[in-house]
Amino acid sequence: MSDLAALQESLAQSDFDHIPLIDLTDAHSPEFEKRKAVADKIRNACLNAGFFYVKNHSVPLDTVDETFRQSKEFFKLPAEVKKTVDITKSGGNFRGYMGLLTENNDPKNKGDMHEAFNMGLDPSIDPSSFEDAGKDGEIKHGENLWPEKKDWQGAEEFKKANLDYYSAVLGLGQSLFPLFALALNLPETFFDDKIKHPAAIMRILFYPGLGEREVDELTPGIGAHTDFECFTILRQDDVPAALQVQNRKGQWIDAPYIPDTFVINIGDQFARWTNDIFVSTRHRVLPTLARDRYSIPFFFGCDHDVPLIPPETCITPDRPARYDIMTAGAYVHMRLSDIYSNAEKAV
Ligand SMILES: O=C(O)CCC(=O)C(=O)O
Ligand SMILES: [Fe+2]
Repeated sequence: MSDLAALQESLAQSDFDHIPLIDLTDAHSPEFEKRKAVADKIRNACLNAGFFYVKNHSVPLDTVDETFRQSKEFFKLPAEVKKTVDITKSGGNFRGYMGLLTENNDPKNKGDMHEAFNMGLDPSIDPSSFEDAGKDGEIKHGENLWPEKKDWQGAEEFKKANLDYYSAVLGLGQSLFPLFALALNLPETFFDDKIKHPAAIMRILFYPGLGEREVDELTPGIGAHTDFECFTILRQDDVPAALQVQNRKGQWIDAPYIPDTFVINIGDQFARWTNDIFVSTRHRVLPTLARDRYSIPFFFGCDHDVPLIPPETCITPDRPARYDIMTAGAYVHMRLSDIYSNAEKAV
């Protein structure tokens, strides 16, 4: 058995009952031992809960606050303005607005009680990425759908806030890969050539507060699911009793708001790539009762043309490769096409 598989097995003996908080202060220390100490904590989190919080990250609080402010303005707009950027206008590239119940993360439910606006890497952030935009059947780089000033006075501020947030969190995501590499007993540079033009999707989400309305169990905030990309960098607001994570015993563990932190969770792409050494854990958002909730998940996949071949540290004779090799872009496209079929039906 590999070292990593053995460690995973021993960690699994005591199932997780909380989500660890990891301080990133030393993540880029000039001293290797300090970087490695952070990576060791990340390894334990990725092999067990699949979830961790980070504090002392690089993303300015002002950038986050401004995106939440703009998100509130956007979702307040009349439906006809939001429909000008409806996802059905994005040519199958998963960008734009999705109304209540158009997405359904758990097939046994009716739909998810949130609205969303999706965006990907914008040409203005990294023009060179668009030289190799990706193939049909892969998640592709392409134009975002932005509201226009003629429809909404605040359109430009909205775009600017989101792009600033996207750039800052893209940087945070890229800076985590050397730590993930160390966590997998690989050289720190292992992922460098695989995350040059990531087709990351950022979403702003709005969960309307239900107040006195009766809760329908079949329309949760977001149904139980795993994420698709390598990992998700999630910013929550302070609405209580929302995000929960399921441990192996099937218990739902709260992932409460912690000021100025991000929740990072491993997604299916990383689980597949690491031959299930990293675990992708189910989570859900309960219906929000007291008041409206806003959150910002950022789904960080690697470059679309990278084949998901497990590194040698994740394979042993008694744990051979479990999955067929697919490119990262084809894998995410396949998963997104499934989940967004509700939105397509709503055309
Ligand atoms: O809104 C949240 O807290 C979680 C969102 C989520 O799990 C997702 O968008 O995949
Ligand atoms: Fe999720």
